[in-house]
Amino acid sequence: MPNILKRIWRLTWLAASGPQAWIGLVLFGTVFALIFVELWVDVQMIAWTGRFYDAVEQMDVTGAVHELGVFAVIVGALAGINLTQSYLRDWLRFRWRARLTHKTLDAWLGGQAYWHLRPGLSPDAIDNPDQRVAEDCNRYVELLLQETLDLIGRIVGLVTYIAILWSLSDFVLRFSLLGVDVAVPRYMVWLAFVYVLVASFITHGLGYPLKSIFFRQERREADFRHALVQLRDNATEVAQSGGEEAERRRLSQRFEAIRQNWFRLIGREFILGIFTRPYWQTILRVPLFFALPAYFAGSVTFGGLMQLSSTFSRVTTSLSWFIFSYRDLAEFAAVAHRLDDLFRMTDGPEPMPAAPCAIQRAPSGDGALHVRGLRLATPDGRWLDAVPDRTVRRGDRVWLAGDSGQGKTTLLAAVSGLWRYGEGRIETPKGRMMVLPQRPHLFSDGLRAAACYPADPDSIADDRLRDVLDRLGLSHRLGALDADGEASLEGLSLGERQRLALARVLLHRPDWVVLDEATSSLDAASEAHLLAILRRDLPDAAILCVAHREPTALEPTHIWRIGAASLEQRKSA
Ligand SMILES: Nc1ncnc2c1ncn2[C@@H]1O[C@H](COP(=O)(O)OP(=O)(O)OP(=O)(O)O)[C@@H](O)[C@H]1O
Repeated sequence: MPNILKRIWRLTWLAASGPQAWIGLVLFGTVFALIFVELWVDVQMIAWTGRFYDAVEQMDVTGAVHELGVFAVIVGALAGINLTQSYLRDWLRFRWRARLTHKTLDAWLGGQAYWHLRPGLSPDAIDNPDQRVAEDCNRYVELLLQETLDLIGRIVGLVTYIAILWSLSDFVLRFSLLGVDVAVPRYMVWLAFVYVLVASFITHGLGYPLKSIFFRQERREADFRHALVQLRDNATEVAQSGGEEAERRRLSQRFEAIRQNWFRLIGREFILGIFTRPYWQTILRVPLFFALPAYFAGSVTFGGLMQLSSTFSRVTTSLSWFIFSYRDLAEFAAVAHRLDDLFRMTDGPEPMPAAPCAIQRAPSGDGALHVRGLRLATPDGRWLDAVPDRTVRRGDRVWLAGDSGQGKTTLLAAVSGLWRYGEGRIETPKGRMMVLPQRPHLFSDGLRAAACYPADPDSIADDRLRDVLDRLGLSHRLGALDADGEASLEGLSLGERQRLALARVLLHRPDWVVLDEATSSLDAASEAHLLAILRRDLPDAAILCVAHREPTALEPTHIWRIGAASLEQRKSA
């Protein structure tokens, strides 16, 4: 329990703090104040109940008609308060959701947690982070406001209603138990507490597994959505390999997991409902029966009986908040757990326990990249062959060679600061580094954004962009430069994607260019042409090129061969 409260406190602080936090607090304060106004109007309704039924009992037509007018005013006021409260509450909900979402994005993107927390790279790998950012933030704030405002309203209401019930039930219940005469003064008040206490215990006993079932349900729903996104991302490969059946199997398996947990969920809700539904039905009627002895004894009038009954219902409804909110509270706890986990794990992702994490990093003193005594390991603790020592200076063009699986990509990840498993020393120079992978990913914001990535497309002059794309052999796509979204990228071949990625290098002119088989899909003549452009346009940049064939057009100044048969060769001084 204290853990859940700590989680809720941390997340709520994140959502409610920050610049212009006062707007959120004013909104919360107003909604809070409206709870009191609503309560005051409701108390008028209780008083009205007594007056109206007394008028009915006394056949006082004028009095009853007058009370009907009062009733209309009270109901109108309640509707106005409710409407204002719900508008302000929704406004506040979005404010806090926005703040929590931005904080979640900061945690996810900052420190490159989105890279480190992938399955296989950290024991803390997070399942479906996209759902946590998009949905959990929304649901958390929704449930937070719903439950806290409800709870506050109930507590304030409870105090008021108990006071009224106390003053109304100033009569004694007398009965005989095992020959002993028992007298319970103000028995309606005590009865309300006993009634709800017993019901709360039963509710918790029946509903406690709900939190973990909700947790599992959210994960499985997200897994299913993720599988559908994967199908969309790999549509061509699936279609060409006739993978529809395999996809259906994969999707059906994930859906089956949803189904199984869903039935666990509704089964548990059913069991809980067996108790809470009848309880909800009786809570409004039973008070009348409890108060009947007092009525028959002549201690209260008919109006007083109705007043007593409606106050008792209000007290027990307020006290029963826990029972009626059990399902939502269980969901709230599950969402808070998931979101808080994300913050905890992104705050310094744990390394894999079996893998050594002894790579020392330091800024280079002479503007060159130095790799000394480096030996990389996989996350499961397998050592790769030692990497030969190497210094790479600005203007160097290095062919990084080695057999498949020897660790070239891993070395580049270590050099760029991502890979942490291994030992040795890497001194990295200042300056901008750009890494181009074999399959450049293009986001769906369109051709212009893809070419300018990661810069803002508006920051790059149109003429310059067109000139670069033209020189890289993409002039035939220039017509789609400003077309919307994914359509402008549709049908780009892998070779064209690689050209587009090279355009990013020419536009950004980094000091360090790393090409990880980034031209492997081009024919030899095109590859030579593009590498020559790169070499001429960026004469001062250091270029590290991973390729299985020697990139002769780059005129490498060094070969850095890694793997078992590593043999460092110096081609030219
Ligand atoms: N996340 C990971 N978990 C486990 N093993 C990994 C992981 N990443 C890389 N490896 C292993 O590390 C070794 C080096 O992989 P790497 O991708 O660096 O090789 P490479 O030389 O770039 O290969 P290729 O030329 O085929 O691209 C491989 O045996 C690979 O299976």
